[in-house]
Amino acid sequence: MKSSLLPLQMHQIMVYEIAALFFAFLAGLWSLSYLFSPLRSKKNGSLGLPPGPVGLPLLGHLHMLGDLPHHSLHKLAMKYGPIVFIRLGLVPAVVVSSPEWAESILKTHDSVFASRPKIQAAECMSYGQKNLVFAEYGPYWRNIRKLCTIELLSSSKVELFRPMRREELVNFVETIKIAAKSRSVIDVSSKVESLIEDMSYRMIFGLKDDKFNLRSCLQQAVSITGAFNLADFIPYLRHLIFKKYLYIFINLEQYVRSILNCGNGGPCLHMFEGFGRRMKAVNMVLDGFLEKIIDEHVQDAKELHGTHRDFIDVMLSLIESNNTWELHLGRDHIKAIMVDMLAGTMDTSSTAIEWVIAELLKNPRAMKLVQEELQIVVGLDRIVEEADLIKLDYLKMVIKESMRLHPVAPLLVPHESIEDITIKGYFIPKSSRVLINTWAIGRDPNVWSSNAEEFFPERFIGTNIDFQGRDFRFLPFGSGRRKCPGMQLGSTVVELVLAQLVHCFNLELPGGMSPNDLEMTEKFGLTLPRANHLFAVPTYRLRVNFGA
Ligand code: HEM
Repeated sequence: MKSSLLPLQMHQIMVYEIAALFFAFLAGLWSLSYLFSPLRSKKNGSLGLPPGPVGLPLLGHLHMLGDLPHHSLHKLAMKYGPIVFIRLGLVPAVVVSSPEWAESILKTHDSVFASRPKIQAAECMSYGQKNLVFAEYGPYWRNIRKLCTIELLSSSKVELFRPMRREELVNFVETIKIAAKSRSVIDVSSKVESLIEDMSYRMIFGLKDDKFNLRSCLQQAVSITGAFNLADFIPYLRHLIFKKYLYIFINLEQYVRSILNCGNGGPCLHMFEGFGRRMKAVNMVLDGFLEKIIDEHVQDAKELHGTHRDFIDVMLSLIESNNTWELHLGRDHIKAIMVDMLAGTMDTSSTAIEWVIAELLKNPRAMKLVQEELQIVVGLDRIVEEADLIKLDYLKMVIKESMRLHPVAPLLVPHESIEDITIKGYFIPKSSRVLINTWAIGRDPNVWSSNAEEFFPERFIGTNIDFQGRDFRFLPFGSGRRKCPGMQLGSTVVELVLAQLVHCFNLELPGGMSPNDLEMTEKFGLTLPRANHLFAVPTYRLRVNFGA
C-alpha cells in the first residue's frame, strides 16, 4: 500500500514544482516590469516612485533585510533619503526615516495609510484576522477598536486592576529579597518577564497559575506571528517545494551560521520548512486552552451572577447583554482579542523594562539620580505606590530616553495604503507596506543633536515630548488612528515595575563586570528585546520589611 502511494506523491511534487517554476517565471517578469516602470522615472512634474536601490527580480530587496531589518533599512535611508521605495518580494514598500515623513503618513494622510497587510500567521493565530492589531482598516476595525478602548483598556479599567498589580509586585520584591540575602545573581529578564506574564494572565483570564500550560504555547504563537514568512511576500510560493532553497538564499548568512552552531538545519530553516504546519499545530493547541478557559468563565459567571472580574468576563457580559458594538461577537472574536491583549501586554512591557534596567546599569549616574528621586518622593520606609508615579519626573525621562534608543516596535506594526497617493511629488502605489523606522529616527543626529547615540535623559527637560505620538521625533506607541490603545496600561506597568525595582534594590553587574562591558545586542521579532538575558546582583535598600 505504502509503495503504491509513492509514485503518486512524486507525481504531485513534480506538478507542484512545474507550477512553481511557471508562477515564479511570471512573477519574475512582473517584478522586472516594475523595476523598469515609468513610475521609477520623473514624469509630468511628478518625481515618480521614491528613490531606492534596484532590487532582484522576484525577491525585490528581501535579501537586504538581514537579521536586524531596522539597521539595514537605516543604512538604505542614509544613502537614499528619508523615504525609500523597496519591494519585499512582490509587495511594494516604503521605508520612512524622518519625523517630517512620519507626520505625513501618520497624521496628514493617516486615513490612506491606516490599514494593515494580510499576514498568513496573523490570519491563522487570530481567527481570520478577527483581532484588532491586524484588522483591515474599515468599519470592523473601528468597532473592535472602540470596544477594546472603552470596555477593556480605558482609564477606569486600568484602575480596576491596581490592587492586583500591587499584590504581584510585593511578591516580586519578596522573591528578589531572597536572592539579595544570599548575594545571588538574578536573571533580571526572566524575573521581569514572569512578573508581567502573571499580571497579564490575572487581568485577562483571572488566573495566575498556568494550569493550562498556556505560557509556552503563547510564546510560540507570538514568535510565529513575528517570524519572517516568505509566503507573505511571494504568495505564489505558499505551496512550493523550492521555497526552502529561496529561503536559504535570502538568509544565506543566517543559514551558514545556523549550520555551524547547531548541526543539521538550524533554527531558521526549521522555522521555515514547517512554518504552515507549525502555525496550525500551535493554533490548535492554543485554541483548545482558550476554549477551556472561556468554558470555565461561562460556568463561573452563572454562579457569580455576572460580576466582572477579568477581560473574558467583560467580553462574555457584552455578548449576554447584546451590547456588542454592532459586532456579531462570538467565541472566535473573544479568542482573537484575548491573543491581542496577551501579545500586547506581555512582550512589550517586559522588553521596555529590560532595556531601561540595562541602560541604568550602563549609566550609574542616571541610576543614582533615579534612586535619589525615589528617596525624596517615596522615602526608604515604604514601597512605591501607583499614586507616586506622577511625581517621578526623572524616572519618566529615563524611560523616554531608553525607548528613544530601544523602541519596543522599531518599525511600528506595518501599515498598508488603501489607495494610490502622491505625497511631496512621490507616488506611493495602493497596497504599499509602510515601515516607519522609529529606531532610525530615534538615533538621527539631525533630530537629536550630535549626542543622539548617548543615553542622556536630561535632553527631555523643558520639552513637551510625551508618549502620545504628537511629536513625530518620538513614537514609541505609534501615532494616529492605529496608535497603541494600550498605552496607558503599558506605560503604567513599565513605570511601576521599574520604580519598585530600583527603589527596593541596588543592582550591580555580576562578577565585577564594568558597565562599559555590558553588551546591548538586539534580537528582531514582533518586538525588539535584548539578544541576551540581563543579569544582576541585588541588594535590598529599604529600611523596613514591608508587606500589605
Ligand atoms: C510598553 C508597552 C507597549 C508599547 C511600547 C506598545 C507599542 C505599540 C506600537 C508601536 C503599536 C503600533 C502602532 C502603529 O502601528 O502605528 C501598538 C499597537 C497596538 N498595541 Fe501596543 N504597546 C504597548 C502595550 C500594549 C498593551 C498593554 C496593549 C493591550 C493590552 C497593547 C495593545 C495594542 C494593540 C491592540 C495595538 C494595535 C492597534 C491597532 O492596530 O488599531 N499594547 N502598540
